[in-house]
Amino acid sequence: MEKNNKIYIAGHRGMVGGAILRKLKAEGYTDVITRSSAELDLRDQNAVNTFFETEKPEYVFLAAAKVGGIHANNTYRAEFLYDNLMIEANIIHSAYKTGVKKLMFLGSSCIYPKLAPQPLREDYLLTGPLEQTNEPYAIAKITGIKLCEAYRDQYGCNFISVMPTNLYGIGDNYHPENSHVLPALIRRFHEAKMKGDPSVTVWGSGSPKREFLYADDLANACVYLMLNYNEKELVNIGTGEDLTIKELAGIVKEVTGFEGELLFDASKPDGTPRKLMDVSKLSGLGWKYTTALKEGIEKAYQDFLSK
Ligand SMILES: NC(=O)C1=CN([C@@H]2O[C@H](COP(=O)(O)OP(=O)(O)OC[C@H]3O[C@@H](n4cnc5c(N)ncnc54)[C@H](OP(=O)(O)O)[C@@H]3O)[C@@H](O)[C@H]2O)C=CC1
Ligand SMILES: C[C@H]1O[C@H](OP(=O)(O)OP(=O)(O)OC[C@H]2O[C@@H](n3cnc4c(=O)[nH]c(N)nc43)[C@H](O)[C@@H]2O)[C@@H](O)[C@@H](O)C1=O
Repeated sequence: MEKNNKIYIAGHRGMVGGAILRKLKAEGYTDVITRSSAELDLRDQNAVNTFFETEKPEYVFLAAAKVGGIHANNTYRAEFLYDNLMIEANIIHSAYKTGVKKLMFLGSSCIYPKLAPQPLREDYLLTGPLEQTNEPYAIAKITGIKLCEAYRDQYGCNFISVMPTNLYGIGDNYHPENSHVLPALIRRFHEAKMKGDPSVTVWGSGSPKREFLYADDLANACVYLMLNYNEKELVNIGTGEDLTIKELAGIVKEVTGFEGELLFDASKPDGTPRKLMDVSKLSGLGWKYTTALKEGIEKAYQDFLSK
């Protein structure tokens, strides 16, 4: 990928696509093209075909998707399956047809079996049943991986798949119900502090463990792998370190300055008990994250306050 190549970021208005755009601009890439969903609905096969035939991007970051936390995944099951299947099938097929030199597909750590051994190695894919709350999303993401593999096997396309762990950062979705845990807690603790509430309620038991990566670090990894990785096998992107949701809530409490009590709502789902990424492949390729969790949460809180 040269500085003057034509690069398409699908999903540039999102947290991840936005971070990839910042990284490419900072690195001096001069021909990055983008479309909002209002300009180009990636579920529309004809529109996607026409876009690729007209623009002929040489490199593609596929960071557009229907995304959300445990509640959104579990509630909007049809959209999480349909939208994600359509988006990735349309882009990957058009990329093949128009001779894209390289494409990166972004999956998610939820593609691994719910009770897979920890840490999650790339070869645990399709070795057991999925977590029920996000099965539709996971099935769509697994299909994206298989599309990349199949177009590589049959047509020699250099399409690679990366599996990010749970992400957070600038431009996150702070919706009270549909967001992921970190932006949800930032909002809830902040609002409780402002209102002087005596307590904040965290969903589930607090015992599930999660790993969190700052979105700008993920973007650095994506650009690094776009430049340095050309194999069929997927690559995990994470920190290799996790903590309980209760511990996470303690950090958010400290960063936001909320001084009340923590309560847990056991009627809300816990989801997968643990999903810690095995990042040895990524480390072997020469990449490591830089933003410590507390530092990243401080930056994310400033982002939330700036809205
Ligand atoms: N956030 C996380 O914790 C994780 C995210 N990922 C993956 O990273 C990628 C990006 O996620 P993230 O940035 O958090 O998500 P966001 O929700 O922040 O952004 C998603 C983007 O996708 C675009 N999009 C959605 N539907 C369509 C559509 N029908 N047509 C065109 N564009 C569409 C949206 O465009 P617009 O704004 O123009 O509507 C939006 O900018 C996804 O593939 C996700 O699965 C993986 C692991 C964890
Ligand atoms: C990235 C990933 O994101 C989702 O999976 P998830 O890891 O379960 O993500 P989550 O961030 O929503 O929850 C993590 C944990 O945190 C607990 N939790 C506490 N309080 C809140 C809360 O207020 N909101 C949310 N959302 N969760 C909360 C919650 O009960 C759970 O135990 C899938 O979309 C999946 O498809 C996917 O890819």
